[in-house]
Amino acid sequence: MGREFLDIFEEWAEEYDNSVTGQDPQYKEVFRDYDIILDEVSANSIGSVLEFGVGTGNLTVKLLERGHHVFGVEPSAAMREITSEKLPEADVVDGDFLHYPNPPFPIHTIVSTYAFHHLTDAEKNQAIRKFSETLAPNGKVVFADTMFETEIAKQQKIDEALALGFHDLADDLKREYYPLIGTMEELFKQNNFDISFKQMNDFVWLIIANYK
Ligand SMILES: C[S@@+](CC[C@H](N)C(=O)[O-])C[C@H]1O[C@@H](n2cnc3c(N)ncnc32)[C@H](O)[C@@H]1O
Repeated sequence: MGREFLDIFEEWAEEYDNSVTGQDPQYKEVFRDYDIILDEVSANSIGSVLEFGVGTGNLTVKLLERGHHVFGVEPSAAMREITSEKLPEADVVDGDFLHYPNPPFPIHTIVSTYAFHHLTDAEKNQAIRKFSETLAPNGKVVFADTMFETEIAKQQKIDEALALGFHDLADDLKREYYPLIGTMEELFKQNNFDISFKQMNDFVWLIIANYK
């Protein structure tokens, strides 16, 4: 499981980079400061990196530029194809948060942007447990994704989207498993991580979780 939204990405792949640069009005606020968000994730990464949901490779580029070894995992063939055209040197394989090949080197940081919400909260817990087994000692998880402080705040964003006629965005917020911050805190803590949060825009929060 966790791959139930793949068809969306097979179709979105060609246009994806236009969305992240703000050309799709429905997703403009979700991707506000996209570049800064990806910079922040890569600036907080240490050592060799395992990246999930690579998409079109925009975070991968930044990690490689900083000299990290990166092992990328991406379930969409269309997305992998775009990344391999952009970054022929990148090592990106088929897989997802729950099923992925053993990385070819020890992993010090696990990163992901705009992808963890494809898992249900129970699957997130399973994935986090697996991260703790995959990480080298003193490893960390650095994620950025949409999440909400309360159910009311989430419903407000759905209502705002509907009022603006942004039906794709409203459907997306209702369909996928955007978590509450308190749930993320609990899931990481119960798997032995110290966790901190930083708000990056109206939707996206940065998570830094250090394995104890
Ligand atoms: C919104 S895109 C984000 C791409 C890129 N990380 C970025 O920040 O631009 C979400 C990505 O997650 C991938 N994805 C979907 N389900 C996934 C899963 N269960 N495990 C890992 N990646 C998944 C999609 O194929 C897609 O490439």
